[in-house]
Amino acid sequence: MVEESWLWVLFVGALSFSILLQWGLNRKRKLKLPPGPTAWPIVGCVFGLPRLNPPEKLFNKLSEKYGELMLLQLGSWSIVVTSSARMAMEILKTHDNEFANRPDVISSRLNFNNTGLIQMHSTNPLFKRTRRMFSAEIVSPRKVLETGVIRRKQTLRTLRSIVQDFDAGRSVNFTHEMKTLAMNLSMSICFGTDYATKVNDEAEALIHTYGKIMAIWTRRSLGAIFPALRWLDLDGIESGFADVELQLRTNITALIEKKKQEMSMWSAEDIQAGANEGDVMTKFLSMEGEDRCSEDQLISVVFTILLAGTDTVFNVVTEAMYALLMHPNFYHRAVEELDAVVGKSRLVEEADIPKLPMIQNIIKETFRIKPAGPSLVPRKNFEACEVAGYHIPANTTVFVNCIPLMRDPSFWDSPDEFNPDRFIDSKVTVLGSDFNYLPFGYGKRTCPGLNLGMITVQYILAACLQCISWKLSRPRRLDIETDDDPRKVDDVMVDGKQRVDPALLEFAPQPVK
Ligand code: HEM
Repeated sequence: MVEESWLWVLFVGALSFSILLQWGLNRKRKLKLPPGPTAWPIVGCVFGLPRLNPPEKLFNKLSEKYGELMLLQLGSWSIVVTSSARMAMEILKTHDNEFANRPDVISSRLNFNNTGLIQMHSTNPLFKRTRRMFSAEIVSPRKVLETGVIRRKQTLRTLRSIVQDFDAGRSVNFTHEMKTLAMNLSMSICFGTDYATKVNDEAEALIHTYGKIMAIWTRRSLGAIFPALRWLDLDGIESGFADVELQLRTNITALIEKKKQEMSMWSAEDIQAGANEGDVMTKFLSMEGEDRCSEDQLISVVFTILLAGTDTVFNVVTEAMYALLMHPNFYHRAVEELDAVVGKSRLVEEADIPKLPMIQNIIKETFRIKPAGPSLVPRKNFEACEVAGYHIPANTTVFVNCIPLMRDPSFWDSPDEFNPDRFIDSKVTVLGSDFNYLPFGYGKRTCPGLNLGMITVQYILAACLQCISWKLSRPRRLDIETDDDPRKVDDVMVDGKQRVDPALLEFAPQPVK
């Protein structure tokens, strides 16, 4: 016991000495670090920061004082925050290669032996192959076209259930419905439509674990600020992640086994009749030779799709619908456009989207005013480098905070207003090359799911508007334009009635064109 406490004192002493030494050296060398709150040895600026949650709220407040590039030293964790288009361009374009890695935050342990694309460093030998596989087999234009049938089936299923509630005089929680739909879409893209929730017990178990992960993810972690204390797990986050990692592995393995069994029973006629819906697992389990995936890779691909493609989709559709209900002028114009282009005798299809500029602009404006991720996924540099004349130490975590640049008054007119018309004849695209608009990020780690994400949110919104007349059943507590907490999702409660022939909501497959 006595020996243990001596070891502990020695360890803390050595750590403090090395941090003080580094602090002294930095001062001596007079490295020009980005401005930021005063950082003291060991604790950094942890105790001097305003108590604001989520992090973007804190970043916005601090950047008013420290500017477009600032350094926050939290314990031994160096964080750089950019909050202008100019600095976003420095990180994502000029220094893209240096900052293409991911910080080792605790959540990155859900990485299944370094096979998870989102958490992977770009220096990982698997990185290029995984991104290529992802782009070719999951989100390529051809694949997106093939999986249109899945989106149609699941969207109609959701709309039918909503209409039943309205017919029975019940209000509907739109947020909840869209969350379930987005999860069912992710599950169906991975395994096929029979793997949606309420239909499949294994899928239900996975969704339950996913909910637990999200709950831990949003908690503050002491171990991130003081990595030397991680082993103590004072806030229980380490053990929480270890538990969910195990559960995830068990849940996803059970689904993969079920899929294998299902595939082993397919006859040539079944396949001809469409048993293979173009889902990811059928494809990945059929790969041979060098392309064959390890068990970890299969688990990771399912988790990546769930993690990257669920909350992003449901948040955008929910916020778009809410914005329309608060702005009836745009709502009516979108419905008029749908009636003129599609009519009421058939259902809107994904192929109609290019002829529906209102729907496109509503989605673009929702990305701007309420982005799915207020900051891009954080990045990290392994080597020290210089950005805009400032020294950025090695192993710094970089947050590209998108809200200030997507509401920059020098670039956007009336930036706090929801106005889809700003995109009429605008040259700004979702590809991010303007750096004042980064809904899918930019550079080496840009979102590979852009095509899939875009068509999914546009199609769901168009189908919702065409099939049902909506109205808010009670006001929301948050306001999309003035609320500055970009992560808070307040449920949207709605009433409504069907506006197309009920028979149209029955699923009828469309041929892939
Ligand atoms: C509207 C829906 C979506 C939005 C707004 C969105 C947005 C984003 C953003 C902002 C990033 C970070 C980019 C960066 O750091 O530069 C990202 C990364 C990513 N997204 Fe999406 N996304 C969406 C849908 C999807 C879908 C459907 C998938 C796949 C099924 C997907 C897969 C990914 C992956 C794998 C990454 C990490 C890439 C990497 O680290 O290399 N996303 N997404």
